[in-house]
Amino acid sequence: MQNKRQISADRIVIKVGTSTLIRQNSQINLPVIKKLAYVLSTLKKNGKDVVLVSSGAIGVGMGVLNIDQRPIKISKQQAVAAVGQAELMQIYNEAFHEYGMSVAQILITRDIIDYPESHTNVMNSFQELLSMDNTIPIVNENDTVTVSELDHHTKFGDNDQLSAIVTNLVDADLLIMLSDIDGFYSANPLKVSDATLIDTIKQIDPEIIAAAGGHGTKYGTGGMTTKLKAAELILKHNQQMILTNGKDPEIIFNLLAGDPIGTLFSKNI
Ligand SMILES: Nc1ncnc2c1ncn2[C@@H]1O[C@H](COP(=O)(O)OP(=O)(O)O)[C@@H](O)[C@H]1O
Ligand SMILES: N[C@@H](CCC(=O)OP(=O)(O)O)C(=O)O
Repeated sequence: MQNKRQISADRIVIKVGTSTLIRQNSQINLPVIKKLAYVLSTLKKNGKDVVLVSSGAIGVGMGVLNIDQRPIKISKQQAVAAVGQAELMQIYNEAFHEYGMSVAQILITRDIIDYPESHTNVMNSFQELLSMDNTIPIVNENDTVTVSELDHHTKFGDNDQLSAIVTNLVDADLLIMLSDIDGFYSANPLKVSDATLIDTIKQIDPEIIAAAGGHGTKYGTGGMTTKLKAAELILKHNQQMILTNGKDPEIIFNLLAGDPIGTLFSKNI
């Protein structure tokens, strides 16, 4: 049995990817969402500050509109995301209400860090929301305005880096990234059968970058490349990130208790 990790986190950002929220048959994974609501509500009631960064707008929108393949055209993706986001928040709203929590929708773009006024406004909103007892902020990228062709030099659809930006912004201690895989492996396990799980990563060096392959399901977008970019941001700010499987969100309790699950990205190991 491996040693326990030293995890001390009062303010936590949890990022959940589309591949965790949507099943392969395009159905929303309601049990996961309900469990997520239970776990995050419990943490909040126990005095933790909690922010959820949730993908899934496009995935949920595809289900609502009965579309089987993610559209190629950006404007179509934006339209699907706009439909899905409303549905997704309704589902979260119901799930969190079961535990006496309200949800707050925050739609932002990654370039808020480049615009001091936007940066301050977003930070102020977060501080107010985090000071409320029964409210969980749920963040997604503002898919309607985030297009690379626009003046904003961002690329459409990457909540991995967005979640790291949010973690920096609210000065959280820990980012928990929930995906469809147990952690970061020596190679993409979908392609390399004997790939091994890496327990801890102190820095994102070329060897680690070379181990990152593409995305897993038809719903996932960034794969490990964007998760490593997120980890780089986290390490730069001396914060910690754990990448793990989101199929049972109760794993978050174990992570916070220091159980060596998934991959921990931290300078101080
Ligand atoms: N080195 C690696 N370790 C683990 N997973 C990897 C690696 N390289 C590529 N992957 C792929 O990344 C996928 C997760 O990313 P993605 O599909 O974007 O999910 P999410 O929706 O959670 O963001 C995994 O299913 C896996 O196939
Ligand atoms: N903002 C978009 C995309 C997001 C995205 O980064 O997806 P994922 O790789 O599943 O975390 C959505 O909600 O569908």
